Amino acid sequence: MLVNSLHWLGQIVGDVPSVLLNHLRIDSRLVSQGDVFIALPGSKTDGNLYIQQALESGAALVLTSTGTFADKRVLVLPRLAELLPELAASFYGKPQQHLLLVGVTGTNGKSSVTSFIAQLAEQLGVKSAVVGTLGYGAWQHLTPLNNTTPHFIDLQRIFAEFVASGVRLVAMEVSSHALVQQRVAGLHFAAAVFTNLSRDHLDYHGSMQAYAEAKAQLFVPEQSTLAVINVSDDTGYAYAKSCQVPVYPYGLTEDCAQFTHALSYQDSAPKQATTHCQVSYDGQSFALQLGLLGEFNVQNALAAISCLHALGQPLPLLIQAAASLKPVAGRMEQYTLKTGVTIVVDYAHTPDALKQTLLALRAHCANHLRCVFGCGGDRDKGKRPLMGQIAEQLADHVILTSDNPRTEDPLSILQDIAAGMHPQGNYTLEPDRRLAIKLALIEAQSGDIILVAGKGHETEQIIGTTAHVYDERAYVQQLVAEMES
Ligand SMILES: CC(=O)N[C@H]1[C@@H](OP(=O)(O)OP(=O)(O)OC[C@H]2O[C@@H](n3ccc(=O)[nH]c3=O)[C@H](O)[C@@H]2O)O[C@H](CO)[C@@H](O)[C@@H]1O[C@H](C)C(=O)N[C@@H](C)C(=O)N[C@H](CCC(=O)O)C(=O)O
Ligand SMILES: Nc1ncnc2c1ncn2[C@@H]1O[C@H](COP(=O)(O)OP(=O)(O)OP(=O)(O)O)[C@@H](O)[C@H]1O
Ligand SMILES: N[C@H](CCC[C@H](N)C(=O)O)C(=O)O
Ligand SMILES: [Mg+2]
Repeated sequence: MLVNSLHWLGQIVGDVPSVLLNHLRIDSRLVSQGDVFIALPGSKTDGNLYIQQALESGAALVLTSTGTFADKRVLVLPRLAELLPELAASFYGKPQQHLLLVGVTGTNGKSSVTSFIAQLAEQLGVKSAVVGTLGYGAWQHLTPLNNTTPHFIDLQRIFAEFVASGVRLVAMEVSSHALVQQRVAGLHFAAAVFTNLSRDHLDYHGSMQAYAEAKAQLFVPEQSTLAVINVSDDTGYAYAKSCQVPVYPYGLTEDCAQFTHALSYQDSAPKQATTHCQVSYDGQSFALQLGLLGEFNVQNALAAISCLHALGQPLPLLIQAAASLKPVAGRMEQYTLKTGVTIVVDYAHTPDALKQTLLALRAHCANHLRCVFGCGGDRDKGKRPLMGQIAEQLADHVILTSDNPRTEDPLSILQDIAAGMHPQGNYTLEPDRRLAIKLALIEAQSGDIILVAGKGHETEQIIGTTAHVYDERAYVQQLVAEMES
């Protein structure tokens, strides 16, 4: 555990009490003895309402930007928001100075690309860690997080832990929410990666333009040194054309034609549980073989390869190492039964992700392609009918079921999805997710593939405000074992 004196604060605000401090916390519920509680205003409530609670939990110091307090442990810094990024970095000993930081943004593929970067870097002898949806730490041993991109106060603590354990490279997901909320303020990325932009989170951003502008904030000189951009994506192409930092483009050969030093691919082809393609860079050609399903994973692998190449690693070694890449937990994970039926657990929860996964699986499917999915409650409602339409077009049979309904009526979410499908279409509504998967399995025949989409690695299902234990990967394995016994 880190122990810090107050000298960093003294340099900024003058005399401060001489005590040893433990951690910086922005959530009073996480404060323990010797921590510093930083009271911040928010969208739902205000940290200032919890100052007393933080003190009672043992906070040695409270920082706020407003109010008057008799308690000497509460310091009012009117410029707190402005000072905070530097304060947090100093408190934890400026860990970023010892790390190569890579930020990955985009609607889909962030967790995959960050994991691939860490996996490739490890193979090349660079100790690496990730921060994102599945947690933080070594890519195969992650500690869970509340947010895909934590606040910089928490990130600085995590980075200090990484430095202490000898990590040199950190690949982190940077969500659009985090960019808008300045959760990465004060961080500088040696490389920033853009995967793609498609519909999601319009409940938060309001429009695709605002969503694109949020992501673009990562690709400016104050935030990143260089940009690795998917130019086969329309938004990526536009970013690459106007970017103020050096661009390392990747994508399909035809889309890369007008860019120099692009890492391009063509002839992506599925072969059993692998995907092969030809990759070119500056007149050199390589055969890329991946033990991963889907053309989108070729793009994810190229993003990771291009990023590490831009940071100085040799291309032939990276291409070779890519053959050993492992998928992220809950992404295109296959379970094949003796009956010849395959179930694939995937985290597709956007229209484009659902489309890409169904297209990828169709190429491997000898018989019927079945799809079991739902949409999260209290989130972007506009994507529901779009996902219904895509599933109906690309799968042979669909079972609509609950994802995380949260505080919405589960059945009405399914009806919103069905609104994008033909009323007499080949689909069934079954809100109970366990039952829906079982139904799909009972109906399936040899050569069928069942895509179970949306929950991937998650280990809970949120119904109302209660998180019920539900691990889809474990459930599918259990079902498979039962069917085989
Ligand atoms: C809508 C939203 O994004 N909210 C984020 C935001 O919360 P906020 O500023 O509104 O906080 P608030 O709840 O009003 O509370 C204000 C302050 O009081 C503090 N507080 C609150 C209650 C209490 O008892 N004690 C206390 O100290 C809070 O810690 C906070 O500092 O800032 C918090 C700290 O950074 C985030 O944890 C929180 O994420 C919430 C949990 C969330 O669900 N966010 C989602 C939408 C999100 O950010 N998702 C993206 C991934 C999207 C993707 O996959 O593409 C992510 O990066 O996770
Ligand atoms: N490059 C891609 N293009 C389109 N879809 C993708 C791509 N990569 C992954 N997917 C799909 O998106 C799902 C989520 O992938 P991943 O977890 O890597 O993305 P993410 O951006 O981290 O998602 P989140 O926003 O939830 O953190 C996968 O399960 C797959 O269905
Ligand atoms: N990072 C995604 C997770 C969604 C996963 C899905 N299971 C859901 O609950 O909608 C989001 O914040 O939208
Ligand atoms: Mg993610």
